[in-house]
Amino acid sequence: MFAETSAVLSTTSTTAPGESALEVAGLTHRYADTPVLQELELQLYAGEYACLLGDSGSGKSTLLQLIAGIERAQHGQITVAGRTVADPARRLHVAPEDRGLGMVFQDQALWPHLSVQGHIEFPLRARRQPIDRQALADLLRRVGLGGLEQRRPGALSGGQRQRVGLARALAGNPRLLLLDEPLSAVDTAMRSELRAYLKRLFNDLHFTALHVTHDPDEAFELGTRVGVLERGKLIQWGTPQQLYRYPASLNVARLSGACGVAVAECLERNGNTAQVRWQEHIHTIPAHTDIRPGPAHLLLRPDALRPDADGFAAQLADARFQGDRWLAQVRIGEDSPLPVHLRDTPGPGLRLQLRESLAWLIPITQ
Ligand SMILES: Nc1ncnc2c1ncn2[C@@H]1O[C@H](COP(=O)(O)OP(=O)(O)OP(=O)(O)O)[C@@H](O)[C@H]1O
Repeated sequence: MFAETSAVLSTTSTTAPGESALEVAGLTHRYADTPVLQELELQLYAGEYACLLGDSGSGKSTLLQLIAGIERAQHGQITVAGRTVADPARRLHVAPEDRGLGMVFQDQALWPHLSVQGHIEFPLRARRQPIDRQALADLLRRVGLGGLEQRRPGALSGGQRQRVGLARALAGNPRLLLLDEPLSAVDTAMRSELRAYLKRLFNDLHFTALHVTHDPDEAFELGTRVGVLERGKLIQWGTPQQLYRYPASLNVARLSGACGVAVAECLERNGNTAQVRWQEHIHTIPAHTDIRPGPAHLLLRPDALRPDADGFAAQLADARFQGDRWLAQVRIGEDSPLPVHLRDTPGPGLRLQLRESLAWLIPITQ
């Protein structure tokens, strides 16, 4: 698989898997008096597909433009494949075309007069790199554009145009591929088809990517690493499993999957766990480092509660059959409904036990 990769993308040197592909340190940015990014720190290794999740206006596009060099950095450093490309303290700003990056945009930014072939040759011609027609034909075939080489954008579907943008960005063999909401301008059916393409292409070619999106499903389906940006601050950056198991905030918990929230009383913290009172019992629960004695949010994924005849009394609020199990919503005491996976058809009254090691305690924040 990897030998095939180098045949397809052989025009510039790539970063070896596991080496640092991107480092962003202390990046702070403002437009006039408005802070957009605050002290951003992130690191991406070669061979990773990172997805950065954030609401509209959280600063996602600004970050990509700073990495690409389209926007000039004001504070902090950006290093791509071991080479610092932006460091305003040293007046260093490497031009966008010299950063070895590929970019895919929401609106594709295709040229109406250029054919598909013309588009994918463009970055190579611009950098005076040799054109390996066999490798480009292979790339077009991989993105499902084989046979459409002479078509112009006006004669392509939305999904095909998006794939031209992707092939153009990959043809230059970038050290890092930046994707700015690449699937948001296409309809739902096309979006899931393109997601599958991206996933297959990444598994085949092992490129390194930073993909920004506001769609949690997209981020958690594609990302080998996921970040959550809130109002210019990176709240968490980790594997999907880390975000699911140890979310840093309520928002991250909800973005990363079904999650119930209960209020518990932290009595004492001991290293990575805390003694917690919930439903008149004392539990030992894995806890966030900012946890202090007092009220706290107890986060419960659907597997954190299990049926047990000696457990708490719970009332069934709702249940949905999921093929091999039920996803029920239950009420325990005063807490809002909590999700629970159940194997058997649930009745109205249930008894459930807390699986302490699968719960997670975070501070209550405004
Ligand atoms: N060139 C600019 N001049 C002034 N303000 C800007 C400029 N570009 C972006 N902004 C502002 O900076 C903030 C962050 O914008 P940015 O486009 O980075 O967010 P985003 O997360 O990509 O949002 P979206 O998902 O809507 O594209 C917004 O409040 C936006 O209005």
